[in-house]
Amino acid sequence: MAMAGAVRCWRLGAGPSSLQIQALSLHMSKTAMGASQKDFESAMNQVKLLKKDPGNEVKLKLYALYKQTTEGPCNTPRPGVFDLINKAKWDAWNALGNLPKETARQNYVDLVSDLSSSDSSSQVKPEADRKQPGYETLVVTSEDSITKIMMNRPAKKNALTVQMYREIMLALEAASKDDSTLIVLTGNGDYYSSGNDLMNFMNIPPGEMEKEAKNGAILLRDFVGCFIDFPKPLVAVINGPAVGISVTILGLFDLVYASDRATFHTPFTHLGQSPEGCSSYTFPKIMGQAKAAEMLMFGKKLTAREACAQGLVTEVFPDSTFQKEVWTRLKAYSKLPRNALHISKQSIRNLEKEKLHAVNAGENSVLQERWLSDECMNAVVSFLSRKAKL
Ligand SMILES: CCCCC/C=C/C(=O)SCCNC(=O)CCNC(=O)[C@H](O)C(C)(C)COP(=O)(O)OP(=O)(O)OC[C@H]1O[C@@H](n2cnc3c(N)ncnc32)[C@H](O)[C@@H]1OP(=O)(O)O
Repeated sequence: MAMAGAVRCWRLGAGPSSLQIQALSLHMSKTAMGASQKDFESAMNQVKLLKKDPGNEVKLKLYALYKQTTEGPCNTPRPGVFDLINKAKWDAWNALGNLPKETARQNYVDLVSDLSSSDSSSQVKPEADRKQPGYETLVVTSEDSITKIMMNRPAKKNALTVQMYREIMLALEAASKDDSTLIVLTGNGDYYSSGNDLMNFMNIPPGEMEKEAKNGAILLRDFVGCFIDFPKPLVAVINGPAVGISVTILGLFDLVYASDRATFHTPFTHLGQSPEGCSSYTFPKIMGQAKAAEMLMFGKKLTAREACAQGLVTEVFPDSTFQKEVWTRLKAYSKLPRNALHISKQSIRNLEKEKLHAVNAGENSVLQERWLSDECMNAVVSFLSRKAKL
């Protein structure tokens, strides 16, 4: 809602200390003989420096007091019934009746002073302060109503260890309950993620293979289950190549933004494995049977633009401007009405939830067998002995 003169430019920068000093001086000025024209002008400038949007109700109040101070009681005709914004502004001004200009000026100055005080106590904290503690393989931050979960093993291309699967589940669980509107999953470094850490298959004593395969299937069921059940919009910010499970679960996200440097690779057959992340169901639905088969069975690696053309990716951005463009977009989306967004997400997902859980269970029991196969073991040994890479 734009209100000329009274409320503009909430995001113009000002150091917290100058805000505090000005708020304090405004508070002091209101005590003695009433607000002067100078106080009023200073308050108008102060409004432009507020970092936090005070909301439409307060903006209307400010607008009304501003008009009353500068023009006196409202004496213009009421805007038409469909001119909603101007009607709301007119109503707010008209509600002040015959309030004297001096009182309106004082009230305006007082209101801005209160807003400035609460604004300066909610200044943006530095990145280090926003980082949520307790994660070793992730960096989790919350800002602008967005919780960002960043996989943080760049030297290993963000390969997913058992600890990382568990931490992602914990971070999702926490994010489902925090006050964020959107949740983002992304990767640190040049890769989004190289998929399952193949070291997860190592150091298993000979007699423990079946038990470990079963544990792996339970972990995978729970991990994918978190994405199926997640109640808020999930956004994947694909900063680089993505492999294996980091690709398959994309079918469970609501938005997938990719750098043009990203690739999408699901080499399950080469690894003696089979699809997971509900991709055996979501991929044919998203891209059609033939394209899904080429990816999931024959391991065709897609470029970001190909993945976008096939509907797996929402939009591709040039790598040089990727972060800036994506985060600008997400910050705008995060201001949408939160409850409406969450209810829409849940309505869409609820239609499929039961089916997705059944697919997840089916895929995992097939994989549990696959992990015990010679084909799978040979592929892992080849990679770890550096005979094979994707
Ligand atoms: C329990 C749940 C199971 C869920 C089922 C999931 C299935 C999948 O996700 S299948 C996909 C598995 N992933 C792979 O097969 C990828 C294997 N990695 C590679 O082929 C390559 O590393 C690469 C193409 C991803 C990158 O190649 P390059 O740019 O040449 O970089 P490096 O190979 O030198 O990698 C640097 C460093 O990172 C280690 N690493 C990378 N990916 C993995 C991985 N997935 N698992 C284990 N380690 C990985 C790599 O070994 C290097 O380590 P150092 O040699 O110690 O530097």
